[in-house]
Amino acid sequence: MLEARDITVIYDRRRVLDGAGIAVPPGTTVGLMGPSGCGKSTLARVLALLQRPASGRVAIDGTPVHRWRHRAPRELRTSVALIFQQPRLAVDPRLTLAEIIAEPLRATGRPIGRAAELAEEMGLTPDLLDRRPHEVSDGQLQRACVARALTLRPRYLICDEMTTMLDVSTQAHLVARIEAYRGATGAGVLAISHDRELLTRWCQGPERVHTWPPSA
Ligand SMILES: Nc1ncnc2c1ncn2[C@@H]1O[C@H](COP(=O)(O)OP(=O)(O)OP(=O)(O)O)[C@@H](O)[C@H]1O
Repeated sequence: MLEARDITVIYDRRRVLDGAGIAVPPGTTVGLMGPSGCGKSTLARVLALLQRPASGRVAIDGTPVHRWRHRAPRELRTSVALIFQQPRLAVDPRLTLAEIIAEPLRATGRPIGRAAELAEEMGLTPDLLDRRPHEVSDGQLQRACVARALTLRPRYLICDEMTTMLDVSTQAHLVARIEAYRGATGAGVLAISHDRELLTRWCQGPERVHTWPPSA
């Protein structure tokens, strides 16, 4: 279970999250929706260990998190992957798509063969893999980001508005790919979106879609 409890985050003395929590069981897709600015992305970053909350607890499969960012143990850091809304802000523009996908494998000293397999599964042809971000579409770049997120076989995936601004067929392909990964590995998925219909379909029913904050 990926779990956050009583999370408080303060920006410039403004309390953006105040006692927030969510639980993502393994093998399940949980949806999270809420108005713009309510702190969904902030919660996503806390869960992905990219941002330390002012207070609160995060636990990954029962292991409590005490340190965030580069100070968090690698085993915990790599067990949660975050896919961002805007792929162009999430990649190094100097790298080719092939290099972007292989980045986590190189950084952790693992063989990069898995990157090519994932690229193929994401429908990225070899000519696309040789291009840099400015030479591909948003949808193609987001496919590369999804492949990159899966390289280290995370136990939890957080998709933060992953398909916003993409066409319907790219959206369906990315969601299907994430769901196939979940089915094959038993990973837990947190899907964040403004689109209730998308989340209801993705989570296979409205009961797993949380509206946050609960009073909204
Ligand atoms: N690093 C930061 N410093 C200061 N304020 C921030 C920072 N990051 C986010 N905020 C503010 O915190 C609030 C919550 O932002 P966040 O991106 O978490 O919301 P969100 O629910 O994901 O919004 P959206 O649905 O529009 O993406 C917003 O008012 C935002 O301006």
